[in-house]
Amino acid sequence: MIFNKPTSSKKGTFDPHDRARVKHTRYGVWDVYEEKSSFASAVPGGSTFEKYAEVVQCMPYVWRTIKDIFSIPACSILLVIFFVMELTKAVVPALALWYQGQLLEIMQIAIDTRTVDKDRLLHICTARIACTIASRLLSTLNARVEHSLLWRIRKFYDAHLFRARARSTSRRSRRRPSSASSTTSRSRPRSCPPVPWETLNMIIGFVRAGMQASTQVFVLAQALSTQRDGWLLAALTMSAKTFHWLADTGLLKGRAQAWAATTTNPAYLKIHGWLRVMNNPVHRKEIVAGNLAEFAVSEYETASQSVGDADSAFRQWQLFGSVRNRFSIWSLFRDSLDELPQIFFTLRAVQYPANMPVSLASLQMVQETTRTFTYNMFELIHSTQSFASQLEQLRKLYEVAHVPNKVADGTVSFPEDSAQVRSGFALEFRYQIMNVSFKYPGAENYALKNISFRLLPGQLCVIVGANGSGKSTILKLIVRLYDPEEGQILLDGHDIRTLKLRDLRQAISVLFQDYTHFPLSIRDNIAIGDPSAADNDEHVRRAARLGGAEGFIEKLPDGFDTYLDRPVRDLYAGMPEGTTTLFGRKVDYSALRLAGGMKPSETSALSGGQMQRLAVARTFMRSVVPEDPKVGLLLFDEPSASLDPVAEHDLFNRLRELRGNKTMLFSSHRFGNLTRHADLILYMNESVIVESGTHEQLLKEDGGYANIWNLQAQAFL
Ligand SMILES: Nc1ncnc2c1ncn2[C@@H]1O[C@H](COP(=O)(O)OP(=O)(O)OP(=O)(O)O)[C@@H](O)[C@H]1O
Repeated sequence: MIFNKPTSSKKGTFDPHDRARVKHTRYGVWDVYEEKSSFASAVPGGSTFEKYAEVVQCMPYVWRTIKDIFSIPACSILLVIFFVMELTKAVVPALALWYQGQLLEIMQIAIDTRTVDKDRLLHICTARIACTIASRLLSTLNARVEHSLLWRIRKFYDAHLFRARARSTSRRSRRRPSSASSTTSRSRPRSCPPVPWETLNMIIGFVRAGMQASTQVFVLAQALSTQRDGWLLAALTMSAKTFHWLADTGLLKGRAQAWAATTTNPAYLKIHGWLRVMNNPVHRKEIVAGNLAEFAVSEYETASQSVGDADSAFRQWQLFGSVRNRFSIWSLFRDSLDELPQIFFTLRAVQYPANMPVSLASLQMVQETTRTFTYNMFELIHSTQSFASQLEQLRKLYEVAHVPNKVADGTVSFPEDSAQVRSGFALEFRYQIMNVSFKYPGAENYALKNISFRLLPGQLCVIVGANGSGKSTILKLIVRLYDPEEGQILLDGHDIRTLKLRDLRQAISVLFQDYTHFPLSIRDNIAIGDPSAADNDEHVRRAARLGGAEGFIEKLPDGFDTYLDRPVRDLYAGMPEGTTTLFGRKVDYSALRLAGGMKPSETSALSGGQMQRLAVARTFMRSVVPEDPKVGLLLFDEPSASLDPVAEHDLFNRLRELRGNKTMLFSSHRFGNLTRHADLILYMNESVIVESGTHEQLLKEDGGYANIWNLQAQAFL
């Protein structure tokens, strides 16, 4: 039962198991966990103050952003221009208002005396038009300045994130923020402005709004100073607007602060599983070849029927939540309050029929100005609230550079000399003090239990065993993707935790079973095996040859320049290729494509075995090239799983020939002749080493290894 789990009282955490703070409700197939209103949110205006407190906490990041932006070439001057123009823009509405007041005064005089001061009218109209033109010009100019600022800032922060992610081993830092141009956990399109700019622009917006409001108040005060009851009218109009705002935003109400929803309904999960299958082209091949269409439809329909309209209960709850938040006692008054200024004005007109307390012109102006003024003020308050989440994104952007790597760096340089590399390293999973045991983070079971073995320099070790027995995990621990919970791993007598990570990983070459290919050219995909020789074309070709990849690469139209997955898609006009326009013209981009020499966007189709040869070539790039003195330990996890028997045989022979004296460790199911040459075979089962020794010794033992060896041998009898 989930509620029996320990609860977290850490500030700022949302723990669904904490019954005191979290309310659990079931809506259809969904379990919803709502945070009960905190004291701050229960007190009117409390949640607003809570937000302001968050804003204050994040202020150092704003200061850092300003300093960073000022350090970008040309940004300081552009920013100053932008700021000055924004402030100038803020004064324009007050000027326009002042001229509007003058115009209304002329109208009032014209009604009262039937005369018009034509020169004054012309002057005011010209000034009013000038205000509009100035406002437009300022907006256009500022849009240009903003554009220049934007791309500089985007470039700076994209580079910041790229560096942070490249250095980090944590998946968390790679996930968030999604890009400098857009933080937040879910990725926003690159077209969104960068978060630092959004934040700075927001602050400039506050200054502008403050300036705009104060100049408007000044002009209004001038206009009202001569009007009896003018201030009263302004206050009434403003209070009506304030009520509107309070009713709509619920600023004074307590609200639920956070909620989370989850579902474990099997039918609902199945529906979404099948929806994903149909939406993802990866599955198409198996759906078609397996003749699964009808089965898929029937599974989907059965699951849909079983769920019924249970899903909609959650949507209703969400909808109701937003409606509920909008309803308040203030909303009952708001519409009638709108009429208050007119009612007041009419009553005063009846009271003083000969002497209107406020001129008609002023009435219009006061109402208009108060409306825009209150609107601006509320916008300002609103944006200070979203400012808190904006600052939160900014904080994440800076924190991403400081997400600590789980594996702590060591201090000892390694190896001491290149002779050590040439002769290979000794490797030991400590077996005298405490053997090595390891659980993956969050896992309950051990992936490795009580492991100990010792490899002398230059020896070949092959790890064999059933799926999930822990073979790959041994390799992962050697390159310190994880650290063992118990025991020590020694490389040439050093605990690998004491070695500088950079040196350790430089001294070891590893080919993982679940290797990936980068969305770069084939040349780059091989070259990154040894960045120091990446420009050496001959070196890259030799690695490709040794990996058995050169032959098929040269047959590709673009050879080594082929992109396995083009990272940039071609762009075409909105109309899809093959459609016919209204005037009967067929949309065909092939001519354009040829004219521009564009290459097709699609991924180059390589077979699984060819992909594996590329991965092996990458390993050869840094490890087995004979004169390369950097690597002294070679790790291979199932390097031949996708290779044909001839390629596998060639690969194993080449590896044995080229490794020289280097220490080599293989994990393999299809070990062929490899184990015959091994100095040590480890046979694993269920996270432990069950048998260890040479091929002959293990055959004599007639245990698990002998059994699988015989099974493999029988297949060829
Ligand atoms: N990232 C991970 N998180 C949690 N558990 C994992 C992770 N990777 C592997 N495991 C678990 O650790 C155990 C050992 O896995 P490992 O990949 O080392 O097995 P293996 O012997 O290499 O298997 P195979 O022969 O199928 O490649 C398995 O039970 C597996 O489920």
